[in-house]
Amino acid sequence: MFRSALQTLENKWRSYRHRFVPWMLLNLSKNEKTLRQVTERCKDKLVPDVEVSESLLRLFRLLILSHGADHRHILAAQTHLPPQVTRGEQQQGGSPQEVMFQSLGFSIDRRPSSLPQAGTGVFVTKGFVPQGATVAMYPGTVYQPYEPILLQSIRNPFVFRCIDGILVDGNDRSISRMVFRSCSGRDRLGPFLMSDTSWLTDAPLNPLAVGQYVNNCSNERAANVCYQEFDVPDRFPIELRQFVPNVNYSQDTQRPLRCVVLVSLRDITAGEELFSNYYTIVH
Ligand SMILES: C[S@@+](CC[C@H](N)C(=O)[O-])C[C@H]1O[C@@H](n2cnc3c(N)ncnc32)[C@H](O)[C@@H]1O
Repeated sequence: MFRSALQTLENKWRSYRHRFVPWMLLNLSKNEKTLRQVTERCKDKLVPDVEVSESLLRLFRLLILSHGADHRHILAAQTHLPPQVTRGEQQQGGSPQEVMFQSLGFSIDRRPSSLPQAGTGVFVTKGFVPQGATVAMYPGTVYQPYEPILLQSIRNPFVFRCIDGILVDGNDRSISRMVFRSCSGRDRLGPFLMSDTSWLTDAPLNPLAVGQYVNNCSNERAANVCYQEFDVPDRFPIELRQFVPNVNYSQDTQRPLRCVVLVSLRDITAGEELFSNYYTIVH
């Protein structure tokens, strides 16, 4: 009886066509004047998956090289980087933000939002973001439409909904945090971590993994990024998966891992805050 009531409630959520579950919409509904609808999955691609993949690979390769000699031999053996690239990048090191700037030409970080009472936001802190760049990732546990998330979603404004009903819980606190850490530990393959748990801290190893803190646009502050769904391809190098800030709630090797990235809608300069549209796609 109780289970069927829960299931009915969950099904009701999933019938909404918004990016976040209703808890968040209740918070924002006072300000929001334009509700737009996500209709077709094919419209959710501003840039091809291959470009997203290339950006992630470029950053992750540099991150692994900057993390120390332990990883470099694995990288050299498995990703066949040209020796001169490997030699050059070994000397770079630096903080994840610095590595991001070197590989993508910009860096981002969390700061108090420029909007009053909007808490934390995400800013471009250095460099220049061209239109169509992969600017951030939405970290979190990935739930298939039939998997239970009711408890995790209560008073949780970080549950993002994909067009096909898959949910990503990007909350870095309480039960959501425990679930992510548990699933990440479960999926470890010998020496290889299959996901990154450092987004749960103040200093993520993958500096892109702060997309859950991007605030909603308004009439005054237009969206400059949009969400784009990206399934991690099978051929994605195993040693680079340690930087992927997502994990499946259930262990299922048949299913590609869903990631959500944020892509720039226009050129963005240093100092600007990122704003997305919580309600639908904006291209
Ligand atoms: C996914 S979180 C974004 C991160 C949030 N700013 C924080 O510090 O945790 C969504 C919450 O941020 C706040 N928020 C997002 N956009 C906002 C806006 N344009 N104006 C006011 N609050 C906003 C709302 O409280 C919303 O529930």
